[in-house]
Amino acid sequence: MTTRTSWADLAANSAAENGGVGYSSDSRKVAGSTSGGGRPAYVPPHLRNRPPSAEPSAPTSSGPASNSDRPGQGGSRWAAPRNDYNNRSGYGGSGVRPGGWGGRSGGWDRGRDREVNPFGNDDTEQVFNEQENTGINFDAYEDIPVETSGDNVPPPVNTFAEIDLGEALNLNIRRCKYVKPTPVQRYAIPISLAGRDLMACAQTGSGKTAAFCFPIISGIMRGPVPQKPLRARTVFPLALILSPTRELSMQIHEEARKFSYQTGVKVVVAYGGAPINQQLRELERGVDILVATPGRLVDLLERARVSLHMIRYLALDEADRMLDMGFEPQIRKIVEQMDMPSPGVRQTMLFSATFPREIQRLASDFLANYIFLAVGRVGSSTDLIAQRVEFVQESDKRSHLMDLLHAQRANGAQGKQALTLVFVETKKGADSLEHWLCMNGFPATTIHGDRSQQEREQALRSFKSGATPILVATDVAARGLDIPHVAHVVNFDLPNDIDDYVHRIGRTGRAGKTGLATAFFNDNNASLAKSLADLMQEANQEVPAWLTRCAARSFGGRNRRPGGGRFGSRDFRRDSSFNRGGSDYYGGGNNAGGYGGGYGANVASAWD
Ligand SMILES: Nc1ncnc2c1ncn2[C@@H]1O[C@H](COP(=O)(O)OP(=O)(O)OP(=O)(O)O)[C@@H](O)[C@H]1O
Repeated sequence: MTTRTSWADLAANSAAENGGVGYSSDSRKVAGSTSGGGRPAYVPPHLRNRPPSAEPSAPTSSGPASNSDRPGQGGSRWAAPRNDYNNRSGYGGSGVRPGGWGGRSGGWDRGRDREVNPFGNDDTEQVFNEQENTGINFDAYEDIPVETSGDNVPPPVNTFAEIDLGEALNLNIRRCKYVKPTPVQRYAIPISLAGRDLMACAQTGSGKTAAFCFPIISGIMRGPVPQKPLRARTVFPLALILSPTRELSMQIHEEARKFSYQTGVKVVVAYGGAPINQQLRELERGVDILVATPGRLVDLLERARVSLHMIRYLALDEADRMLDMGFEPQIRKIVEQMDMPSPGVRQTMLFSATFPREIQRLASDFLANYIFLAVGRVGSSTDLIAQRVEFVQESDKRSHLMDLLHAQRANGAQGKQALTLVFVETKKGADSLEHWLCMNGFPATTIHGDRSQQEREQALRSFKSGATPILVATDVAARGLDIPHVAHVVNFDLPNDIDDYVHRIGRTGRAGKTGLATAFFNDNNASLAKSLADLMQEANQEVPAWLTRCAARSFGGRNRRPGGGRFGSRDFRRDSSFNRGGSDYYGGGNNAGGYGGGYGANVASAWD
């Protein structure tokens, strides 16, 4: 099925999003129940929203949940159409989620473990004038193409009201000021609520986090009651969200906490570089959704402090990165060699803005009868980002950057007060550029893999708040990070891979806002010329004549885009070679090409 949709209603628009919708007096009616007393024990979500008088003695994390205390099921709003999870999981036997969540007070306030309001004041808003960040250009999205493929694809929705996510979650959506679902949310949420596995590709900044969080939270709220095995000190999350970097895991955790506020669903994060004992203590207090980086999770699994036996939902954010050569062994270990239920028993969701065909093929091992969703062309950049490429020799890069920053200081970036994110290739290069910028009167900080986690987090905070409005970063900051006021991304050193470029520039131009991306290009980047020119052309950007000429000479680099760059079928199952391999997913090939050519482009070095 191929349909066309538009961001116009997302556009309907930021003015509406930023005005009028926030906390209503109604929203305060849903207050978490509190109880005094001592140290809280883990209470599974199905028991958390019960009125205090009806509250059973809480089971421990290692004890089985009691089914006998479930509130009545009659008249539940959840008695309405359910996803097919019960049909596939075999969990919980008699367990049907209690009804009436919507009317109950939510939260998991238990003595010392009171749920903190995650919608606390964000001091960055005091530093930045909101107006500075509202350069909206939704016209660019009117014709964004959407493609779905797979069996029996559930129809998309146009509004959040059409999806029965539950009152507590709906309230949080309003608190987040989300007026309408973005295109990826319109399609992905109904697909996931229907219990289907999903491989979803949508442009950077288009709301993928909520697209996988909402169905998970809603599914846990209404899913079968978990019957957790007895195993001392081992916790049994119901959902696992994996992401490639610590900062991204922290961000997903923060988002998921907002979405699940007072729903009774508890989200915990575990990532490397931070003391494990603190994370263990947090886990022991109970976890429904575990957000983690792969390395730390493997550690927790090997210590038998986490079991994946009860996992119902597995989401991989930046899924192509998670399955590339660096991470694949760890991901396979987690997903295939521990005690996680197999595909078809658990529900699996893979999300990214880029999804190379060979990674799709790998990823399909983790999925069962999945739906493929592409919003915009797979791996495309959004038109909201104005892309500029400038030819700059290595030796001139610093002075060129200085010129840009001076101009920006004088005029703002596109008339805005700007946070500027500068990508460089190496950690040493990042430190050295940061030092040089500071020496030259431009407050900067840096984030890269050689800094301690504390330093990384401090750098990000300082950047977000505007205290140091320039962040020099390696690829560790390329994916997923949602920093609201980044107006300019500078590729001081271009990456070798066009998909990395797509993710890097995607740190600006998010959620319907405009942004600017400038790349310094020279002979060293020749292998990127063709794919960069194609990508820019496709995003309606002006491609410099010298880059077009270079691209014409550089045929065959590894970054050649499959299929010549037009939107079309991008589900690898449509690839004829896949079908030759014995699959009967699709009869006949709609082969959009392949990653052709070897590494290294054959280009002349003159850039006339
Ligand atoms: N329905 C919505 N209405 C308004 N804003 C939204 C909506 N959904 C998400 N957002 C906002 O859009 C921004 C980008 O969302 P998110 O970080 O999930 O993007 P993404 O698609 O995961 O991007 P990336 O590919 O870079 O990881 C966030 O600030 C988020 O709060």
